[in-house]
Amino acid sequence: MMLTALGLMSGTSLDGVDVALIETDGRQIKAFGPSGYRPYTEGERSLLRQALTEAVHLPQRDARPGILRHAEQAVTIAHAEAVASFTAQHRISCQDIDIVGFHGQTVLHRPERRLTVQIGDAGALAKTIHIPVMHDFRAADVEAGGQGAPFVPVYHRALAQSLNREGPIVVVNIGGVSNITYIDGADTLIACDTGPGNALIDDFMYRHMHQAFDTEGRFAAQGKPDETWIAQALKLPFFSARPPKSLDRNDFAALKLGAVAPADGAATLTAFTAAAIARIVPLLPKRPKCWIVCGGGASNLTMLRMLRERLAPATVQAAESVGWASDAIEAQAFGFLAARGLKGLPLSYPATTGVPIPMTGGIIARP
Ligand SMILES: Nc1ncnc2c1ncn2[C@@H]1O[C@H](COP(=O)(O)OP(=O)(O)OP(=O)(O)O)[C@@H](O)[C@H]1O
Ligand SMILES: CC(=O)N[C@H]1[C@@H]2OC[C@@H](O2)[C@@H](O)[C@@H]1O[C@H](C)C(=O)O
Repeated sequence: MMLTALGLMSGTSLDGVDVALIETDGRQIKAFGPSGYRPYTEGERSLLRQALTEAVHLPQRDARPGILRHAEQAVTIAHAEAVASFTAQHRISCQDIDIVGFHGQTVLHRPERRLTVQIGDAGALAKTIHIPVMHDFRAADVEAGGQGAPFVPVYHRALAQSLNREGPIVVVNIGGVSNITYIDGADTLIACDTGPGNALIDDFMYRHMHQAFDTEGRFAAQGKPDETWIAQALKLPFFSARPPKSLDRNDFAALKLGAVAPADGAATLTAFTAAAIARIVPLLPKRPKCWIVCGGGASNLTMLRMLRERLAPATVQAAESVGWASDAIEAQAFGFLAARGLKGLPLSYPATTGVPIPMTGGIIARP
């Protein structure tokens, strides 16, 4: 049975809420609906940054001490507003949507402690929008000993099937953190986080240039990457570890560049993200033939150039150029995952999160 699912994603970049409608049976994509975006205000973003700092001390998944309670309310309200303006704009009634896939905002990811925390009150959201809401996608996986991330690989596979290309294909998502899905035919699905995405660049731009990000990578294009610094940073054990593996947004926040010209700093961090993605190649079964880049990093032209240099002779294409809506993919994925969760289909596998057996997941909150 086909379902109309609405996916809601608030990623590690802390930029805002992505919304996307998808028609799917959880296996195939029947049709893409419209997508939308509700940016966080400066105040909300700063609240989320504080929540990330405080979340480091969280003992368990459902604890919400201090600022985390306020941050959770803000996340829930922002998502309710995102749904209200999306449905109003596209004249969609709540009865037309079978299920909402609500990722929430990750504030802490420590799979080695069997802990991953996404804030957002699904019960309150379901009551406000009058639609059943699936949430807590990562919890069962982490409890079973999995990495709890990445979760988009099953959706990347469904997208890649529509391309009818010879593999291996890698879909790389460059959000706050970067993650890849390696697809080779119908059966081989391997995935992991590869290292930083835009988070280090964004934090650097915020500190040095008072800008949220490096638009199209224009600032990094003026600088020169410090290859010695990059080679040193790539010696961290995470990069030589085999997949599956995952990261917390702030796992590399302690890496310091030293006194560099701002443009060189931006160039070095952009090249570091590209080099960390390329570092996965020797850890994959075969050399990928083509790479498709999605997420906000696909709009960074310097990043795309650096990826092409490091991944040649494989081809590197932005997702838009193969007809995918790059910025909507993660929201679509959580709509797709909600449909899979409703049907009891696996969301994660031993080769995507390291979970012992394929696992379904997600919990439903009803209006
Ligand atoms: N025009 C642009 N030029 C350069 N970078 C951009 C542009 N637009 C967005 N970005 C980058 O993409 C980031 C947002 O990416 P995205 O929306 O994929 O993140 P996310 O949803 O938080 O991701 P994830 O959950 O995968 O970590 C921004 O913070 C910025 O660094
Ligand atoms: C714990 C968590 O929220 N991880 C995010 C983060 O952002 C990118 C990368 O790290 C990925 O592993 C994951 O998000 C995507 C949506 C995923 O689960 O596939």
